[in-house]
Amino acid sequence: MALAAGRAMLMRSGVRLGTQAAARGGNGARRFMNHRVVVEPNTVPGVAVIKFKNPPVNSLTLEFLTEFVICLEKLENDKTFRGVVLTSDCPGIFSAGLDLREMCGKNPAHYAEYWRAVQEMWLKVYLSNLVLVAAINGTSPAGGCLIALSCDYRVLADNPRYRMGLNETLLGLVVPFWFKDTLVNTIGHRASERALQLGLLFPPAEALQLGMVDQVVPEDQVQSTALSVMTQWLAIPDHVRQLTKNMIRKATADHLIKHQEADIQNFINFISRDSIQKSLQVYLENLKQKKH
Ligand SMILES: CCCCCCCCCC/C=C/CC(=O)SCCNC(=O)CCNC(=O)[C@H](O)C(C)(C)COP(=O)(O)OP(=O)(O)OC[C@H]1O[C@@H](n2cnc3c(N)ncnc32)[C@H](O)[C@@H]1OP(=O)(O)O
Repeated sequence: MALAAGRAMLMRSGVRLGTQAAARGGNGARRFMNHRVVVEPNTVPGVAVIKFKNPPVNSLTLEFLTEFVICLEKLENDKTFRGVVLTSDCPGIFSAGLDLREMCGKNPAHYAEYWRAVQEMWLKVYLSNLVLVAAINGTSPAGGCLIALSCDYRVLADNPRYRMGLNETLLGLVVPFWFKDTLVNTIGHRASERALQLGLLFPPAEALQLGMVDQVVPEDQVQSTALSVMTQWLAIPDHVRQLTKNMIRKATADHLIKHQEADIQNFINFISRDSIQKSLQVYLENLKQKKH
């Protein structure tokens, strides 16, 4: 169902599924390639590595979200895969979060379509039957952080330039309740109150201390650590682990599912305000200015 919706979404946004290619890597493994998401089976049996490849900053465009959900769905339906490592192909950036241009200067129908894609991506990641380990090899603000927080385990590169957190208030945005729930479930209520209101982005040592990530390791060991953690998680039989995960996460996901349409409407009303549009434009302009 989600796959069909995703395909329809891709068609609407002009992305041709026929451009997906399958090739054989050096180790003979099959390697699926989309435009923006690359899926590589790994040397660890049953484990795939998804690399975000939406340069320059892996922002979560509608096309990216759609490809990502389709990739995850394919892996879930392929019983040879039990776990996935999520990482980035863009140096120094895991994901810059939601694509600001998707939320700027568009019409309500576009905002509705975009927000539904964000919701569907989160539900797919948060409730995945697969073991998901985030190998965070770069900065990950807002929506990028949400993806990592929705995985089962997080390994972050020990680079003081990398920052992680939900910085929505710094953009003049209110954090959606399900982003908030995901953070609270990870670092607790008090730490979330402070982090969310101040829009804090944490360097690795602080992210570790807060419990926002599970491990901080040298940059060149992020993926190998994620793969060895995966081995530990895969030692547990899938059905008991999946039932346990579902038991823990279901209430949080159900909260959004129950209010999904209202959440879309709230997003449209909020993002369409002149004041919010102005804030986003100024924020984008500032990103440009800092280059000069
Ligand atoms: C009560 C009512 C409730 C209603 C609820 C409403 C809810 C609304 C909430 C909406 C939620 C939003 C969550 C989000 O994810 S918002 C996005 C947050 N992301 C950021 O703040 C990151 C911004 N980017 C950066 O800080 C930096 O770009 C970087 C990631 C640190 C990388 O820095 P670097 O120096 O390497 O690169 P540049 O800054 O030069 O960027 C290169 C180009 O990429 C463009 N860019 C960057 N980030 C984004 C983005 N998120 N979306 C779109 N485009 C982005 C940047 O402008 C440069 O473009 P240019 O080359 O054309 O200038």
